[in-house]
Amino acid sequence: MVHPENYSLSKTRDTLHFPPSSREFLEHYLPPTRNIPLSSNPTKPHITLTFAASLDSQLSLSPGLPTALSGPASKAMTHYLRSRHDAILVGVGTAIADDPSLNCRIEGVGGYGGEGLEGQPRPVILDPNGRWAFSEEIKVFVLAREGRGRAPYVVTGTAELDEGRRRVLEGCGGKLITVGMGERGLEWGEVLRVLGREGIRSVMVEGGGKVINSLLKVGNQGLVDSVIVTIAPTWLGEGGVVVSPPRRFGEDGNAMSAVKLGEVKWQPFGEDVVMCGRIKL
Ligand SMILES: NC(=O)C1=CN([C@@H]2O[C@H](COP(=O)(O)OP(=O)(O)OC[C@H]3O[C@@H](n4cnc5c(N)ncnc54)[C@H](O)[C@@H]3O)[C@@H](O)[C@H]2O)C=CC1
Ligand SMILES: Nc1nc(O)c(N)c(N[C@@H]2O[C@H](COP(=O)(O)O)[C@@H](O)[C@H]2O)n1
Repeated sequence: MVHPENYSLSKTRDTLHFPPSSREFLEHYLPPTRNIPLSSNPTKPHITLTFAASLDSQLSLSPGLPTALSGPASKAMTHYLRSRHDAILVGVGTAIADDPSLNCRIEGVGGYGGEGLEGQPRPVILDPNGRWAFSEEIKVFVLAREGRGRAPYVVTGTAELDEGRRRVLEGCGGKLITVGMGERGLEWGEVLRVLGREGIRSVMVEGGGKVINSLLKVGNQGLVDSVIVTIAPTWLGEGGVVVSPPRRFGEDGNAMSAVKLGEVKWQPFGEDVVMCGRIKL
């Protein structure tokens, strides 16, 4: 186990440190390093599904209540994962609830000691119906203007932006991307195709509950290349946002596991444990 003190650090701008000795454990589950040429890219971006959960498989105490689960070591790991993906994706529920930064604060990436925006992922917010009422004070926009994160892409189905939101989004280099909606909202295949067309080769999906449960459904599971879950030593108790995909039934009508993982590795990080795996299809 690696001691949590090796992860904390620098007083300037909350910069995080993730020691090289801890990185090896994750490598098998990560996309190739980011500087591969676009021409060698497969048809779909690499998808890493990653989040922090309590012992009762919950992401937060309630949909509108940001809940810290990761300790310093696994938080630093999450930021290292952010540095290894072209994009970081959340649902609009998370954007509204958390006002997240969605940038990478590992020392040495762009805006935190590094050049330009090198190592910063592109925030992507799935907002099928234009619920996100953002303004220039929202963190992702502040960070983009300060050169400490990339401007977000908002993926929508039907929504059009009013003039105020368009100015905020496009003023810092972000954009609205419209995709065709299926009967049940945005379809993952279509979302990933448009992101691929934008030059995005890897996406770290962070949440929240609805987004994760939808990706873990039969039919979408095959899109997920790897799963990296931080498990914190706490029970949040009934009523929170739960990761629990729809139950599956076999041909005999009996219930069976919804999703099983293979190639599994576990690693303690401080008081948390991190589990990596790949979905068995
Ligand atoms: N512990 C952790 O690692 C994380 C915790 N969270 C927590 O999760 C909570 C938010 O989760 P939710 O309320 O479930 O919202 P969510 O973030 O999953 O957003 C759900 C919304 O995304 C949109 N959406 C677009 N495409 C979708 C698709 N294919 N499938 C499902 N939804 C789609 C829909 O409008 C839907 O209502 C917050 O409390 C946040 O703090 C969020 C991310 C990570
Ligand atoms: N890895 C992890 N651990 C937790 O305890 C969390 N609550 C989350 N939440 C996710 O991270 C977002 C906040 O990111 P910033 O620090 O603001 O960049 C939050 O919106 C969730 O997606 N993750």
